[in-house]
Amino acid sequence: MTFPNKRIEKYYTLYQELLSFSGVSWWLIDLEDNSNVFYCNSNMRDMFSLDSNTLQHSVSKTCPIAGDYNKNIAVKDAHKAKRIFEDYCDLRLGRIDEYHNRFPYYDANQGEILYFTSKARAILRDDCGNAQLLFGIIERERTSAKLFKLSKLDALTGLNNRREFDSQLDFIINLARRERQLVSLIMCDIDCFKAYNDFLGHYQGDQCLIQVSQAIAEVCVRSTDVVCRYGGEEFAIICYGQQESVSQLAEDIRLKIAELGIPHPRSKSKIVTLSLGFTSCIPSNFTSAKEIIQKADLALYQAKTYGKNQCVAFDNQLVEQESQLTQQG
Ligand SMILES: Nc1nc2c(ncn2[C@@H]2O[C@H](COP(=O)(O)OP(=O)(O)OP(=O)(O)O)[C@@H](O)[C@H]2O)c(=O)[nH]1
Repeated sequence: MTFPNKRIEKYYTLYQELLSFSGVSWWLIDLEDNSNVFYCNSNMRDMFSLDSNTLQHSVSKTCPIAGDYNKNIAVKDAHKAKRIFEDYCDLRLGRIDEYHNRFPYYDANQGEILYFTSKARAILRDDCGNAQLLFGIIERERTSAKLFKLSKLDALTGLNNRREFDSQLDFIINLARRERQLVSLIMCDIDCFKAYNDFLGHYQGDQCLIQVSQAIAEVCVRSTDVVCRYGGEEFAIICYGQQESVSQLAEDIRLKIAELGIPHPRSKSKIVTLSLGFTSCIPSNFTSAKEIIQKADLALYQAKTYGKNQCVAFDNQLVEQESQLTQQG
């Protein structure tokens, strides 16, 4: 074994002796030597399929938490990734003594998402309190995988819930900004749903929501489409890098719901229909999730006022019309 300096050799050998229990995984980073290299024991190498021929691994490329999480579908969670990164920075700067995280990891060999807890401490610090040597332990969580997945889903429809929508939209906007790709948002709302509920009851209303959700999910087949229940009888679809027109996808969804032919005794068309508003952009540094939602919402509002059961694209003229109406009002 070759170590770049005596300090790493000393601590690596020490932990190798002290923590040789089966199943314990640990890592070391010497920030003064190279903050982009971590050393770990064989348990950790096996667990994350790291190169077993070397003790040195790249933080930015192969670290299961900090490594290129854009490629790791499990950590497609902008909020979580940000929190983990902030903890790491706080630890380095001496603002906290240790961190304790949970993180999901996509295991390509098993083809499933595994869950881990991660704890780390600064073993050595300089006079200003900045960490010099970091040490961490990673443990596999065995029971939380299902719970973690469930916490992202809406209980009634099984679609992604609102919290997951917020997280995915942030993540996809950031990704699209970096990759100069299109991000689109379609907002859909069931027409006259209050009348449906009032006339047929809430149980029937729930069944209708389930049917509509399934139908929307069936139309949005691309692996990058994220279908969510935005709230109540409103659904949102986030699309990344849509090549064909998003207006076609919106129209396909509208048609699919109409084709279901769910009877609606209190609507003009006598069936359940959907109104949709959508917007697309290649995000700039100033594009926010809030702005994209507002645009798609405004287009949806127009679809409602134009007579429902239709798709409307966001257009800047809608903003002008809206502000004129507000002034007149
Ligand atoms: N059954 C059921 N109803 C829900 C649920 N969430 C929201 N709703 C109902 O959805 C209805 C939405 O009504 P409104 O916001 O007035 O909209 P609308 O009647 O669809 O009118 P338009 O949007 O203009 O077509 C309300 O009656 C809510 O009670 C749910 O989980 N289950």
